[in-house]
Amino acid sequence: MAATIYTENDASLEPLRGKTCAVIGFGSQGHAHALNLKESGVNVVIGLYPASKSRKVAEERGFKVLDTADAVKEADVIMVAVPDTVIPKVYNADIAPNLTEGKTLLFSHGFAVHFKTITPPDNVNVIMVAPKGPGHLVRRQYTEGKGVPTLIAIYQDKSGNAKDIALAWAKGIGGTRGGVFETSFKEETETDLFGEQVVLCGGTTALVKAGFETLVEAGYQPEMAYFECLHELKLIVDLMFEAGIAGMRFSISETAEYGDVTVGPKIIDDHVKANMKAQLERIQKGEFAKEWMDEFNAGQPNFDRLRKEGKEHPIEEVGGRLRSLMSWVKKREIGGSQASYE
Ligand SMILES: NC(=O)C1=CN([C@@H]2O[C@H](COP(=O)(O)OP(=O)(O)OC[C@H]3O[C@@H](n4cnc5c(N)ncnc54)[C@H](OP(=O)(O)O)[C@@H]3O)[C@@H](O)[C@H]2O)C=CC1
Ligand SMILES: CC(=O)[C@](C)(O)C(=O)O
Repeated sequence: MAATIYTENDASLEPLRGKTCAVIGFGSQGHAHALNLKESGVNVVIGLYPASKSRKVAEERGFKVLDTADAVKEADVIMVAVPDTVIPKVYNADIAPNLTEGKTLLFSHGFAVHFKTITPPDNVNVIMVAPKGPGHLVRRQYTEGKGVPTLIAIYQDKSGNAKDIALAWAKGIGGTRGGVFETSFKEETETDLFGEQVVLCGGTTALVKAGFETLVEAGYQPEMAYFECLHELKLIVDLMFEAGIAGMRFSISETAEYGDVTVGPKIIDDHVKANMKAQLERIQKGEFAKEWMDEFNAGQPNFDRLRKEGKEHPIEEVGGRLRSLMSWVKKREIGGSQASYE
């Protein structure tokens, strides 16, 4: 049976009227939810730790910024928008002690609740409002009158209207413009981790870099490799975004389409599919979550090394140089403490 899609007329901001909504963290997701809700007429305060680099940014955007514990005390709905690895520390120190009956705890990813790095009390609502997109685009699309499709999930409904609160928040961030789907913390967490590791970020960047390296190692100009393997990828994906795979294939040449349908399955073959299934199992068993929390708690030495190697990949130099020539490439909006991307 097709999932129910909630759109603008299926949700009301009423459950948030007269309420105080605290967004803990002002980064990629936090800044987007806070700004969008505020512009939707919702009363939003920001919770941050005293030394946070995000304080200044949030205050410059017109928000009342409180220490996290004070924001939780003041709020009716509390969005936890700090990194998943930091949630246990922030939750135990600043959130849990101030979570009184009747409040609502809101997440934009189910990692902490699903893998039980925190255990919410049974006297509050626990819900999820998870846009299926990066925070900066959740913000950008809202400002353009559009909205990123958004998932909602109800882990605990103490008040009896937890779903209405989730739908109101989704409406406030523009999610009902793109369509809101109800899921579970388990389904959102496992599919999101799978998607970002195997298809979207991990899989795609590995494919792009492998293609770039293959062309450059064969003696082609790096600029050609960049345009072919990265820049044009957006244009192809835009077509799929707008009209599906068939729609994209309608637009490309028959030569390209023949190459697509004959060569694609040889690149992403059964061996790759088996790797995908193995990674999904690791996620489902909690092995990835344990690895990530252990890495973070050890000071993230491997993560930092791999991040550095990624930034030093030749595709980044070529891409930065070429993007600077393209006036229409948007500078990423500064959200929270995040540094400029270019
Ligand atoms: N990035 C995305 O697009 C998406 C993220 N999510 C989820 O959203 C949540 C937040 O992730 P994301 O927005 O990427 O995080 P970011 O890293 O972009 O931002 C984290 C924010 O939390 C603040 N922060 C860090 N430590 C504390 C603390 N101890 N107390 C209060 N604030 C703190 C940071 O401040 P400072 O920088 O000053 O330290 C920063 O403002 C996660 O659960 C993530 O899985 C879900 C969907 C997409
Ligand atoms: C944007 C998004 O939803 C991701 C890729 O899953 C994330 O940043 O966590």
